[in-house]
Amino acid sequence: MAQVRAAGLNLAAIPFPLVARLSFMSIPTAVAMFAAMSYYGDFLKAQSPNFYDPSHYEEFDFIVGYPAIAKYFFWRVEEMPTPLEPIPSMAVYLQRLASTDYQYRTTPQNNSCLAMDEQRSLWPRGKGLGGTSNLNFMIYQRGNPRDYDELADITGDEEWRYQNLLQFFKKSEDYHGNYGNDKYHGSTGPLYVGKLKTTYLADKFVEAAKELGYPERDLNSEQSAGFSQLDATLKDGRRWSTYEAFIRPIEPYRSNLVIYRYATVIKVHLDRRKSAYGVTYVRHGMQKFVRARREVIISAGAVDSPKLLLLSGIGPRSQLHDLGLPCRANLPVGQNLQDHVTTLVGPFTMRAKGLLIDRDLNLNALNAYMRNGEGPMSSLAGVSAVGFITSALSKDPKWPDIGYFMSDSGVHRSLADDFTRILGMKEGVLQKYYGPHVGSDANFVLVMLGKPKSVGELRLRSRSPWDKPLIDPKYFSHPDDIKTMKHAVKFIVGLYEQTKTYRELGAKLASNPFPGCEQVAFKSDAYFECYIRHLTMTIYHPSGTCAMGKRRNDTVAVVDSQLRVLKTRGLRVADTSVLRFITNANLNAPAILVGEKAAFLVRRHWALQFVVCSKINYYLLLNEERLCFYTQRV
Ligand SMILES: Cc1cc2nc3c(=O)[nH]c(=O)nc-3n(C[C@H](O)[C@H](O)[C@H](O)COP(=O)(O)OP(=O)(O)OC[C@H]3O[C@@H](n4cnc5c(N)ncnc54)[C@H](O)[C@@H]3O)c2cc1C
Repeated sequence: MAQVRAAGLNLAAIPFPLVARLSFMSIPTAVAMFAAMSYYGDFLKAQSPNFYDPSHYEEFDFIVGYPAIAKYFFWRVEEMPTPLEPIPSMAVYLQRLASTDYQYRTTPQNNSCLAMDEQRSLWPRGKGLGGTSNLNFMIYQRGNPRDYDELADITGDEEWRYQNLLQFFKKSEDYHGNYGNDKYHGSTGPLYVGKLKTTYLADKFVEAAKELGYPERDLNSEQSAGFSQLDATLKDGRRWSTYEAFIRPIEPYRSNLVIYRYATVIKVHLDRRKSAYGVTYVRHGMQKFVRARREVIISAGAVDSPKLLLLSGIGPRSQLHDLGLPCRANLPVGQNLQDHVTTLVGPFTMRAKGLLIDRDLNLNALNAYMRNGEGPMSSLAGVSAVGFITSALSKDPKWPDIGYFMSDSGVHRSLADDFTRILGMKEGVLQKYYGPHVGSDANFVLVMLGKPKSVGELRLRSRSPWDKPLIDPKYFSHPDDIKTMKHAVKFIVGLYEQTKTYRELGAKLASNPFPGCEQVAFKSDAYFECYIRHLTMTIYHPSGTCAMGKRRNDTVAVVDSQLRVLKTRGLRVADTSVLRFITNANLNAPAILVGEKAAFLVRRHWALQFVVCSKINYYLLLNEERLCFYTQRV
């Protein structure tokens, strides 16, 4: 680069369309190429006579669906991360690609998602080791302490109280974020949490909120109403996925860890005592069985974990019978689906330089990223600040129920097309709405309903493991949700149009009405409701589909507080599906917390068993270790 500059070339003048745009066009091709290489590499590795012998099976102590629980494991997952995934600005381009995204869609929504194609919401879920952390936006938020205290209250298990979980948040963390405080943050864990190296207008957002009485604070300590700059799972401008943090460093050295890539589990097997003894999976076209000596731990996420339980005969009896599946355990699997419904408010145009891709993504940007992991390419789609406020409908004034994520990425030329693609919108809607503002510096704010009261459901579409499930989040089915969202949207418009900080920058919400809401008085209550019901989005946080609860007399519970699937043995679930109440924030940190907690529970259980068993074995059973393991299931 230095030579290029010396040769008199102005890198900043070489514009986006010429360099980055070309490569963006070919992102799907590049991703598909990496995916194919990785697939065939793994296919060749799998070749052995045993692989083609249907009667051959392997045996492991634990069969696990996903990371964090790093001990003796067999594994699944589809693809290897591609080299593009670590680059933050690539995040939006990883959705809707067959090799990185499961590409789920909800059923058509009632009176919401009106601007979306068929009134459906797209639900991307990440493939590959690292799962959805391979394509998420890397925002690190733990949620509110009361989100976890609720779990302790409902299960009667004090271990789920935030104060007792804090050690697990800290254990996973290597914190280098905006607000160091040893009481809340760890520095020796594998998960790097850092701050953004390049921000544009994040400080203005925090400053304006202060004018309205909202302090700047570390929202990852004792979350209460306030605003802050972003902490992110990002190291030197590189995505720090759960694979990067928890698996990659140990994979080559753990002789007791076996990872099978490209293996899709299609059934968990229960014996006559309803004890899980293995799984069937499909890998490179071969259907194989693998036996678990101790436990099967499912960690396929809030969509696929319930799907797998249902396919295995664990779920609502009538639903399973309708599909001709025998019911082995009648449990409300898939019934407590919760998601953070969201809308995107903006553009708030202003006279302040934010990130404008057409202008700022040039060879200089590439240079800055390659050298120091900074600049526009390290940006999380411009998201750089976050805030939480409490509405009048919240259970507790110290328990915010609305979240904001501010992006200072302005209206670039392809914005409407990009959003139309990743959100699955009707063609022309965003083109019409954003069209007059193309080329403007602006902010957008994702407004999130942090504690939604609407509850949806997930069901099997058919008995085939290859069919996508029916997902119905039932957005705004509870009347409080739309009221809270309207309040949330009006607050943020006020923040931009009434605070001194933003008035000085001439900030103003786009003055053309959202297509479909032209008939309603602009900025009236009815207008904002219309806006929200049209631009209804997910912020991609499905949860609660295998809800945690009491072992008895609990009509919502699927797992207990030890994450054990009720009415079965030797089977746990460990992912966001166990969160009975959605946490008031993004779900990556809570997912990792569940993983850490599950690892602790598994270790504690088997350490105790091991001591007791080894004594019994030694003195009574002539060292028949297996007998002991088989009889001591969780
Ligand atoms: C576009 C997007 C942006 C997001 N942004 C953020 C953000 O900025 N911050 C944040 O905190 N959260 C964010 N999230 C949410 C967050 O990343 C997820 O909630 C979290 O990663 C979920 O973790 P999980 O372990 O529950 O599931 P997943 O990460 O989805 O893991 C499930 C794993 O199981 C595998 N699997 C599925 N089915 C099977 C099967 N049958 N057999 C074997 N394996 C299977 C999958 O391949 C995957 O590897 C975002 C999500 C999306 C989609």
